[in-house]
Amino acid sequence: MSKKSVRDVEVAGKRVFVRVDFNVPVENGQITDDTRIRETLPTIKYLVEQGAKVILAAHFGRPNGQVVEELRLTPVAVKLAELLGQNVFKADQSVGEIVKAQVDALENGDVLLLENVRFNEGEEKNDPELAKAFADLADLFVNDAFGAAHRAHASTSGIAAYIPAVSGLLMEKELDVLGKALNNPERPFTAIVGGSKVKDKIAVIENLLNIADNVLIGGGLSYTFLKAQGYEIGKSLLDNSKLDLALSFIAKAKEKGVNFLLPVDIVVTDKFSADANTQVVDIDSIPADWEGIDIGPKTRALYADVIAKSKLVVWNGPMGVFEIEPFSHGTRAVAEACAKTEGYTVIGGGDSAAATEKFHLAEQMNHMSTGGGASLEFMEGKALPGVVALNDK
Ligand SMILES: Nc1ncnc2c1ncn2[C@@H]1O[C@H](COP(=O)(O)OP(=O)(O)O)[C@@H](O)[C@H]1O
Ligand SMILES: O=C(OP(=O)(O)O)[C@H](O)COP(=O)(O)O
Repeated sequence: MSKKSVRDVEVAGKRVFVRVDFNVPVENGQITDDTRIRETLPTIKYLVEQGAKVILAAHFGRPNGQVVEELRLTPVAVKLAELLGQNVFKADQSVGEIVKAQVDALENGDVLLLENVRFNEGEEKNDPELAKAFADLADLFVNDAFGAAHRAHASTSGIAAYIPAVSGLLMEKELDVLGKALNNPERPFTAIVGGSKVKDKIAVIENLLNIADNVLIGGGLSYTFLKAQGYEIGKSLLDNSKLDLALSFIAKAKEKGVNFLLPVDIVVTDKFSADANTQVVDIDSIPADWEGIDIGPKTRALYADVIAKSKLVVWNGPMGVFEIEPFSHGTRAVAEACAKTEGYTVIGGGDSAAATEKFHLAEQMNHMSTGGGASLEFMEGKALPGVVALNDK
């Protein structure tokens, strides 16, 4: 069922509690990637232009209900003010009398950023009292935090029990793009799954077999599938508990007529560093003491060809250890093929997005999702608590 959007309600003069995902990477106090902040600007600007009083709430890291000085949102407030081109007030807490007074002092069109909501013990527990305290600050709840929509927390879900709750423009865009991709896909639809989180991604692959025409497997995931088929995989990443499941997926793909591709050759290494010895081997010749670290050139060409012929490509998880240059060629080849294809490309997952940025190809993708875990859970077909909580249209 579709959810009400911020465009469907009156916001002028209202106090609007906007949950955003400002969980950005920071090194030495500097924000190294401000994508998540930039992506919320349309919602914030819309509310400012409509004359709402904008109260922004966000989490940052995992402080576990304690105040952690390094996890304050102060650098985010500075960056947001710069990107927004207007003053951003910053609160040192996210609930309480001082915050109430700061909210009362807001004029129409003002923006106030609350402190890290996870400094409160009740946030991750979805404590109703905390949710009510957030709700008491505002007349309307707008959830624009797609990246945290898979969390049932006080500021993402609980608050919606007390005041009208609608989606923000980024949330709407993410759900629209990912929803279209999965519910009514343009074909051929190719899903590419890589990375190292075998347990997390196995469930996604199962759902993808129901909807995709081609499923391309790469990265650390591949070896559990190769081992299940009887290949020796040396010291490569393996989840022994998923061998039967991996085999059942190969059988399911055959039954459903899905083109399920695994690497045919791989780059192996004798150690996990840039100065390691490497060689390219076919999958039936992986040396016992070596580790598979990237897809090989034949696989790159095979995958690039499938991607070139696709109308829709959804990619989640790198093809190899792209952080180390000699092992980055497979991930680069897939990113380049996605950049080149005329099909619609959706990149989800923190590391695939980081790789795409690193290769300077992000601009050439159609949609870079702000959600890692959230886009995965969405693709698994799971309901996202931060969305479920919103009012129906
Ligand atoms: N063959 C491999 N062996 C070990 N690790 C791998 C391999 N291929 C990719 N990786 C690692 O997987 C990590 C990303 O995995 P994951 O978190 O599942 O992806 P994402 O964040 O895109 O969802 C990267 O840090 C990458 O180095
Ligand atoms: O960065 C996030 O998740 P992601 O790395 O899966 O995209 C979100 O902000 C959620 O954070 P959390 O995983 O600490 O709940």
